Amino acid sequence: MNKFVMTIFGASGDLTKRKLMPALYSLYVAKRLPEEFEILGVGRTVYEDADYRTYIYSEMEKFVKSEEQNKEKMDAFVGHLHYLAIDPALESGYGQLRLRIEELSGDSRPDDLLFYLATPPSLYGVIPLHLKSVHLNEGRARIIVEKPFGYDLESAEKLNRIYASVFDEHQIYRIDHFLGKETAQNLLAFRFANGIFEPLWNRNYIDYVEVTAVENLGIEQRGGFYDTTGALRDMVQNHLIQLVALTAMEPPAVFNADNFRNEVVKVYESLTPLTETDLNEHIVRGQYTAGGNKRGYREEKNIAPDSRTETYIAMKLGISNWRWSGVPFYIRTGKQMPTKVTEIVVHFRETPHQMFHCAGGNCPRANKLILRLQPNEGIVLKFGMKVPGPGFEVKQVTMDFSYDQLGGVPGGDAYARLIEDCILGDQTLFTRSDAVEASWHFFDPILRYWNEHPEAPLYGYPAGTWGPLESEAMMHEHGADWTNPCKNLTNTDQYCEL
Ligand SMILES: NC(=O)C1=CN([C@@H]2O[C@H](COP(=O)(O)OP(=O)(O)OC[C@H]3O[C@@H](n4cnc5c(N)ncnc54)[C@H](OP(=O)(O)O)[C@@H]3O)[C@@H](O)[C@H]2O)C=CC1
Ligand SMILES: O=C1O[C@H](COP(=O)(O)O)[C@@H](O)[C@H](O)[C@H]1O
Repeated sequence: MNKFVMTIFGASGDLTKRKLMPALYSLYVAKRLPEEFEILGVGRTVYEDADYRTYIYSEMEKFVKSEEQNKEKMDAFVGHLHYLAIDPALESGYGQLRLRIEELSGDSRPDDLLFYLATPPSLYGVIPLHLKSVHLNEGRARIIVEKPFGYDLESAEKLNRIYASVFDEHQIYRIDHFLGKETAQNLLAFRFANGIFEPLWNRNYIDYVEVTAVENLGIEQRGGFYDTTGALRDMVQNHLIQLVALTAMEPPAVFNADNFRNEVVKVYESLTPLTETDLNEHIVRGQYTAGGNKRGYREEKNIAPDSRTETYIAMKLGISNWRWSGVPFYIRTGKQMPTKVTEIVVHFRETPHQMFHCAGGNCPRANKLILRLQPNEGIVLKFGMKVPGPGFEVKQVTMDFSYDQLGGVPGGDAYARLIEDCILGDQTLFTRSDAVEASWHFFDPILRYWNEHPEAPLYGYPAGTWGPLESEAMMHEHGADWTNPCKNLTNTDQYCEL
């Protein structure tokens, strides 16, 4: 028989209930899972199969979009769920795991297997070794491993060595769910399927680039994880730098997994190494304090009362290559900001000479292109136009494409896209081992610097604000300000809580 069996480690956790199960359900409804499949949850929490199904069903009622909920289909979907209570850190349970997988696959040599590691990162190294000990790494087995992949450069290299000793690279899927977002992929189409922007996409026409991924939530129930992780490892080393790569990469001659990932690695390898001045002046870290009715980070559950973990980071980085030399990329991420938004803003150079009057004294000398990944996914171009009437007064206007015009973001959730790609064996949107290491190579000095300089500033910012003022000062050096995402699109009041 040899059915497809997907095993989720960390099946009682936050990611599983909020993202993985809704994604798998949507694939199931769309008939995009293999015809014969079973899903096995693994964790230390004790559930009988029936209890686990009831638990996941009730979580799906919260996390599956209401218009996609269908009792009959949800019942049928949870009927494919099973659960095995073992501690995934201990090899002793893996004999049992193998037997359970054999039973679910209907074959004593199960072969069509997918393992998803949705556990704390401390388990990413041991689980593959234990899988190998019971030969579950063989045949068509694939493994998806969550981020952060490694805690620093050394641990990422070590993890890569472990994975290489258990799996071939084509079996390893290091997931970064930002790459599964429709609008992140659309950035590639926008750049490389259109002739008009690419000739301008370089240091001759672009002044600077901003990448913002901020959230209006705190750390919720993830204190234990977050306090040992922080924003640099949680968001910057993976998600933000991927967005930089999509913005900065060269077009591959042929679009396939290896060519695309080669270009990503080239961007990482071109990141200008950080100097002492950069570490001191071009990186701003912050931690949210109480603000509005929100508690401060140090008051959150499972957070050390004297924690110095950053919940905000802004930094300036450069790319030393022919296309980008001298163009600063400003990136920032933070928890408990005024809104949740992910966007890339490309600032073109100013016109060399201003000859018109400006409406309201505000001269729109430079064009801006805003690529909004979420929410209100879309693309906005800002440019100057003459105000109707006498004289020549110019005002900045927007040309606006929103996915709403197409009935919403097509293709559904990022996790669904990526899980399906993995099932189909397409690694394009997954991070390759060399990319992980190249990225860590760039960011590792920051971690070392913070470690060696405990006195390095960590600025407080009240929850619900845009982060430390020092990050504004960093932009002022370039004569710029951070773009306020709440003012970028026309229908802003839908999501900005200012
Ligand atoms: N949550 C999210 O939104 C996102 C999470 N991720 C990544 O996914 C991974 C999982 O995240 P999340 O679900 O939030 O994590 P959780 O903290 O919810 O942990 C998942 C499960 O792992 C098990 N676990 C926890 N500690 C241990 C331990 N010491 N030994 C063995 N098992 C343990 C627990 O299950 P049990 O006690 O039953 O064994 C827990 O339910 C993380 O690496 C995170 O970076 C990535 C993107 C988003
Ligand atoms: O990976 C993570 O991403 C989420 C933000 O993802 P989004 O798709 O909701 O924008 C972040 O909240 C979390 O801390 C981090 O682990």
